[in-house]
Amino acid sequence: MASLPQTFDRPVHIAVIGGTGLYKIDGYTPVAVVNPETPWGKPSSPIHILEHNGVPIAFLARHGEHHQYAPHEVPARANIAALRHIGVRCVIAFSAVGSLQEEIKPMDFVVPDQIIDRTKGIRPFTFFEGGLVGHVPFGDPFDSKIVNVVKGCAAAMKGEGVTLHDKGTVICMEGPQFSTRAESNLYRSWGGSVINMSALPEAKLAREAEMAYQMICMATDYDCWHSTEDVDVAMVMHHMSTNGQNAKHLVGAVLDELSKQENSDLVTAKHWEGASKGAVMYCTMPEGRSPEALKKVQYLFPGFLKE
Ligand SMILES: CSC[C@H]1O[C@H](OP(=O)(O)O)[C@H](O)[C@@H]1O
Ligand SMILES: Nc1ncnc2[nH]cnc12
Repeated sequence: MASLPQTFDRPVHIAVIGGTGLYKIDGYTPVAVVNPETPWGKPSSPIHILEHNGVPIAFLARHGEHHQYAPHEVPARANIAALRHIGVRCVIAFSAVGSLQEEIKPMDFVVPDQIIDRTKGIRPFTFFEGGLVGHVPFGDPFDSKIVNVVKGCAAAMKGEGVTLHDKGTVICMEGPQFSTRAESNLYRSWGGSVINMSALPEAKLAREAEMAYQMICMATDYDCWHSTEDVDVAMVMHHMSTNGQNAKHLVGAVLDELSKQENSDLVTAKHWEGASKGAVMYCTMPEGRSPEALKKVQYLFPGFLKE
């Protein structure tokens, strides 16, 4: 294949982040591959710009194109910053998850509406630090407007009895080791629906970047609480090779829908616009703001807090 341009001169509003087992999406026209150096380093993979009905879509492989980044090594700030910088405001993020509830069967999809943070503070998790403090609201960590679109696309999934659950709580654990049985049962008692190692800090950073962000989870196992076999990587990968096809059907339908003119306010995240600017502006007083920190944040928001 002839090499693709390494720049793209139109804003790309929609991105898909692929997780375990989803390192590319087929069926779209590749138009460019960009790999920006952000103030937080390079993203985990080059960003593929694909065209769908004339609408550009960005695709990024969360763990790298060869799955070389462990969950705690994923450069989440660079990923979100790079996407924001090329124009992305709407992110569909896929994740392979363990099910914590009987009714969420391996191969089912879950569109979660809540997260419980069980990461251990070892991952960089904010853009607002080092002399520029901001506290964004995170009561609803995902985007209900995208959920509505995804719900309407459930019929695109194939397979007998594959269900799309339209809400749920994702437990985001540190990993990379899977949970103990006691932990798995504890998360069930907390009302956790599914478990992964990737929802955070990605969702927090997307909120700070004023993006509409929704994770779509694909159940690959029953973790280790169930009477069936305990989770291992082979089990996750096996289900992903089937689920991955379904994810591609679902994402195709979701992208068709998001590309429609009637969804232009959603894909440009008009409903999140200004949230972070407000959070920072009313926090660190002008005389306390670090010029270096401000410059970094201006990579996300050009002209941010320029008087
Ligand atoms: C390979 S099993 C554990 C791994 O799978 C999930 O990845 P992702 O969310 O990127 O699909 C989970 O979060 C762990 O990183
Ligand atoms: N059981 C599990 N725990 C954490 N992350 C997962 N990803 C897929 N299955 C998982």
